[in-house]
Parts: sequence; structure tokens; C-alpha cells
Amino acid sequence: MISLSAIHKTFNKGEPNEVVALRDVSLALKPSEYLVVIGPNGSGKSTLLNVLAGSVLPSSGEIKIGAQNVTALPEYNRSKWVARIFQDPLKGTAPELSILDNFRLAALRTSAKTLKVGTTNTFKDAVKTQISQLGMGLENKVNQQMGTLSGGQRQALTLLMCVMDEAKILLLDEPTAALDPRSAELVLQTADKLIREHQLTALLITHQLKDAFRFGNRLIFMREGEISKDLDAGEKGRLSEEELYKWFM
Ligand SMILES: Nc1ncnc2c1ncn2[C@@H]1O[C@H](COP(=O)(O)OP(=O)(O)OP(=O)(O)O)[C@@H](O)[C@H]1O
Repeated sequence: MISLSAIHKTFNKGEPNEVVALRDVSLALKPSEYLVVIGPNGSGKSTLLNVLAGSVLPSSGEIKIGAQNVTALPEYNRSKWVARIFQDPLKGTAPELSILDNFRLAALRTSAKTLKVGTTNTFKDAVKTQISQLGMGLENKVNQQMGTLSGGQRQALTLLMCVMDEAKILLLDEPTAALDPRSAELVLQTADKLIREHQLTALLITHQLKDAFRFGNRLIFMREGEISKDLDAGEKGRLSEEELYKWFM
């Protein structure tokens, strides 16, 4: 269980450019919950995600992952619970290193128990087996530089590196914003498959309402720093496209 209790975030407090980004937001995420977050620009979606990741610390309120209070923990101290995919495919990986070395780095960073890190063929074979799940043929290119791959291929591999570790929550901040439609579809389908198979708790921010329909088992709508609608799987399933568009009016 991941819980945010009464989270408030004000940027530039006391300055002329003061902004209240989150107002008293409370949210509890159950294991295997795949939460989709939508809302107009500036409604606080990224701040909510950043507060969970630890890259933004709340002005007040409490964040717990399981029994652990992580409210004041910075991002680098949360990586054993939280994995993150950014909009920019270049952010998650080292372009000058091979696919295999990127997996080594990821495993070292997270001290994954599922894959023992090393220069041995055992590690290489384990990585190849993982990569073959993607169905992109990249298992035959593990010595190729990451920078030579397409944005979609890199996002898919970054997702895979995230689920190798013991992260309990996967944060996806518009992961397809920089991709062409075909690559975007591939990345979202890969994320969906991995979230189900690894029973991850996940949070996806998207501006694509069709994706908010198709993915996730819970949907929240943010407006002016608050959660103004919160639909469980059943309610989300009954939501019409027309209703969803009306929320933005
Ligand atoms: N680091 C920051 N410093 C100052 N203000 C910020 C900072 N980050 C966000 N804000 C402000 O907080 C408010 C919420 O921003 P946030 O990025 O969370 O919204 P969003 O819903 O993700 O928007 P978008 O859909 O445009 O990405 C905005 O008014 C934004 O300008």
C-alpha cells in the first residue's frame, strides 16, 4: 500500500510567483493498482508524481510506502521502491553504452536479486531472455550502443530494467509524448504487460484520453491541485468517452 495523506505543495512561498500545486491531496494505492492520471495543464499531475518519486518534497502531509514513512526521503533514497520512466527516452539510459552494459548499470543501481550482475554469460543470457519478451528482436543486439536505438525501443528497454528490480511502484510521466504513434503503442502495451505480469503498482500521466480509457484499473482527474474525480475499475469501465471529454469543459 502506498499512501499520500493531506499533501500540500506550494512553490515559491511568499514570493509574487507563489503557486499552490497540490491542495490537501490524499490518495491510497493498493498493490497491483494501475492508476491513470488526467487533467488540464497545470493541474498538479506531475507534482503529484514528483512528490511520490521524491524529486519534489511536499510542504506538508505524509507519504508512506508500506509501513515506511518516506515523506522526507530524497529521490535517490527511494529507488528501491520507486522506478520512473520520463517523457524523454534519452533520460533513462546511457546512450554510449551497450544494451548489456545498461542492464548491468541498472542491476548495480538497484541490486536486483532476480539477475546477478557480472560479466559472465549467465548474466548475458538472463538479459537476453528478458529482452526477448518484448518481441522486438533486440535480444540479438545486446552489444549494440543504446544511442543507436529508436526512442520506442529505448523506452521499452527502460521499462524492462525497471521491472527487473524490486520497485513497488512504477511512475510513467507521459512516457510516449516524444514518440511516433506506432512506438507509443508499443511502449504502452509493453508497460501494460509488465505491470500485469509483475503485479506492479503503477501511475501513468497522460494527455491522451483514448489511452486513459484503454489502460489502468483506476482513473483520477485533477483540477487546480485537487483530485476532483476518482473512479475505480467498475466506474471507469462504465465511463463514456463523452463524459470524460465533459470533465475538461
Ligand atoms: N519547480 C516548480 N517551481 C515553480 N512552480 C512549479 C514547479 N513545478 C510545477 N510548478 C507549478 O505548479 C503547478 C502544477 O504544475 P504541474 O507540472 O504539476 O502540472 P501538470 O498537471 O503536470 O501540468 P502539464 O499537464 O502541463 O504537465 C503549475 O502552475 C506549475 O507552473
